[in-house]
Amino acid sequence: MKKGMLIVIESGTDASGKATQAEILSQRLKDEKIKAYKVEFPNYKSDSSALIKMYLKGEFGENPEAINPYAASTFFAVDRFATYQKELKPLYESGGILISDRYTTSNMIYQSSKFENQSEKDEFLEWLWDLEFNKFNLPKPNYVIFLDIPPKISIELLRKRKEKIIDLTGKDIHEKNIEYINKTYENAKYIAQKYNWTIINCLKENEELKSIEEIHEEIYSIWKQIRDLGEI
Ligand SMILES: Nc1ncnc2c1ncn2[C@@H]1O[C@H](COP(=O)(O)OP(=O)(O)O)[C@@H](O)[C@H]1O
Ligand SMILES: Cc1cn([C@H]2C[C@H](O)[C@@H](COP(=O)(O)OP(=O)(O)O)O2)c(=O)[nH]c1=O
Repeated sequence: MKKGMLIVIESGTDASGKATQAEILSQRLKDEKIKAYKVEFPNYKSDSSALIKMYLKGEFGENPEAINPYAASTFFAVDRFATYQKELKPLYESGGILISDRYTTSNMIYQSSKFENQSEKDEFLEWLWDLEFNKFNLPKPNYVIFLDIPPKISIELLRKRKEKIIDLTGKDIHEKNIEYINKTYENAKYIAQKYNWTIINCLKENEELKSIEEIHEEIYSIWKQIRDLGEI
């Protein structure tokens, strides 16, 4: 049987519409009788996210940049490994299409942004790739769709959204550090280009946010191109 496909919805800012878009796309594909499944990382519902919660709640320190990116990455990588083994493997191996809200690509963005030095950043990115895709043998994304939303807009969306970690009051350590948010967004644009991701500019010409439907139609047109390549 043909292996599945992994399409990642990614961005360099929190509260950028990833969950919304992953849900609408997977639902539309299901309506078309395609075996599509929405998945999300971190997998907060699983015990495998315990160390991620400790990290995001600030138990290792409030400043994300002071927390070792190699260590922090492993928290997220192990959560992915456990979730893949326990929940996703049968779907993927039987030809399903996983639509993933974040993935290894988030470690690439958020953890590599902690490096100032370019060669240290590149060394980290190579290490991470090897850890998650070779050593842990997680599936590599076939396509990464990058939602480009600048922080000044995503911060507004974040205000409206409920926090995802149920016992956290207020924001997580990534969300409350403006310096880290801006730096990570710039790093995300660099990573998106370096790895040739498909970038969706979520702002109109007048700098207002496009509607959920407009962004969905752009994502769906990318899906149609993928489908027409005949890989599925
Ligand atoms: N294009 C958009 N325009 C207006 N509101 C949006 C848009 N996309 C998402 N939202 C809203 O912003 C909030 C964050 O969206 P969500 O999909 O949860 O983001 P993420 O998964 O990136 O954290 C939600 O309340 C959602 O309804
Ligand atoms: C999945 C993942 C997330 N992260 C970061 C991105 C977010 O700042 C934070 C929490 O993820 P998440 O709850 O998905 O953020 P949001 O929905 O607000 O966009 O963890 C990593 O650093 N590495 C990873 O592998």
